[in-house]
Amino acid sequence: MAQLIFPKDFLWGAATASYQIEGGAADDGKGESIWDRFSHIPGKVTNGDTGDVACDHYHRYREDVRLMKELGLKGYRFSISWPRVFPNGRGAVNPQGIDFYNRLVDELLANGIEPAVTLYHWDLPQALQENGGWGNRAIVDDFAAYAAYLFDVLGDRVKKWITHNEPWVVAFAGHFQGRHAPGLTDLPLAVQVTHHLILSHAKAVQAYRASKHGDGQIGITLNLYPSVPASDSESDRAAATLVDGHNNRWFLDPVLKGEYPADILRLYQERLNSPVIEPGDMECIAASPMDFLGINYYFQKVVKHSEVHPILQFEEIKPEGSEYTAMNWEITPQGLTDLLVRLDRDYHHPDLYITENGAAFKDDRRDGGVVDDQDRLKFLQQHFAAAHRALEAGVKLKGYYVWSLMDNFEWAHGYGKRFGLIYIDYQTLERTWKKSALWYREVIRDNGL
Ligand SMILES: CO[C@H](O)c1c[n+]2c([nH]1)[C@H](O)[C@@H](O)[C@H](O)[C@H]2CO
Repeated sequence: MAQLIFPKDFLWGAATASYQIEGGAADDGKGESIWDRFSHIPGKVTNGDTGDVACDHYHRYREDVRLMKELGLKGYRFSISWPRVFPNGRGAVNPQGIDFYNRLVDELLANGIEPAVTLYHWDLPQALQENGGWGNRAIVDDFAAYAAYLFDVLGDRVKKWITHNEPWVVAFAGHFQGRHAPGLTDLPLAVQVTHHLILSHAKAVQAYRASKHGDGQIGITLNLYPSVPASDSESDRAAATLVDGHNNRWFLDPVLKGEYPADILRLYQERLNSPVIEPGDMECIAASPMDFLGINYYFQKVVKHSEVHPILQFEEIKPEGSEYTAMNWEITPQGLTDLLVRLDRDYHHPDLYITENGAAFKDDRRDGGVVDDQDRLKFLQQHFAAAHRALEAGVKLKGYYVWSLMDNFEWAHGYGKRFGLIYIDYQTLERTWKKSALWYREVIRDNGL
């Protein structure tokens, strides 16, 4: 019998993303994405792995929806490959591309699973990157047109939309750190990209409200972290405030309050002359309130002052004595409770969804025909309990999408990092249940743990 019972209509789900699971990278008219290009550059991805085949979900989606049904999922969060629908990013639609997503949505609904669609999860059409990609303000209208098309075609059946997945990662991992596509290392550009992403989110929200199927819910997904000072020193506390601003408030404030946080805006504009904000931009952002905030939570950050960068004067540390996942991420379930309560308090009680939470572990043990991933089961148990503590504190948490439904292409780490509830053998593409999936099925059945 479950001890921790969740609200009656709590939405238990799992999440994936197009480039990480679909494969079919050049099938049926799909255009090239920046991740197709980036993953084929030698040295960018561990083992030279690419998303050419991935989990071959493009061809095996019916089998995967069957697995979701057996799991008892209430919802499934997935992303649409922009270049599969618009091979050149704009202009002609690829009929076989949109047909795939129509079939996927219909298969989910036929199995009683609510689709939640992420419009953008990092696989930009390469053709748009040739024009400067997210660094070129023209992308804002391209994204709004792409979104409006999908609202029109899928909006009669899809009632939960996420404009962007983790704009921080798109901007800083892709345009400053260089470890993600398009592999640029230009901090002022990265900050300008954040503005174009946030502005495009607002334009997409407005397009949704104007669409004939705009009666659902739309939000954004942010990767958020509690930012904890490594010591009580003034410099470490200042570093933690900077990380909270750079990682969290820079995105939360515009999409939930309609303005950038003054401290970070001043820092960026004085030191980077970025972003350029055109007249009307902030009014557009402020006039586009969303219905929910999606949160990707994996760990909290412990931060100390550092001169390692002249502007981003912080360094994350790895506390001794903690448990870590295969990504070397500290396991901090209480950080999830703290984050949810803070968001509820500081942003006026928004509807919240955990749109990603999960962990990579080695998954190298079997128990009969099942992968024995007790470490992932424990991780999820701890984080579900942490979410329950936030619910008891009055947070309007509406659902939880575990990352991920299946093992998949973990970006620059390739296939060596496994986050799935379902194990993928990349030689045979066979799907195998893990113990965490069997356990999750009971949590969903009992609506609690
Ligand atoms: C610090 O974790 C980030 O918030 C984060 C973790 N993750 C993500 N964002 C992405 O949204 C997924 O595509 C990744 O596969 C997943 C696992 O790495």
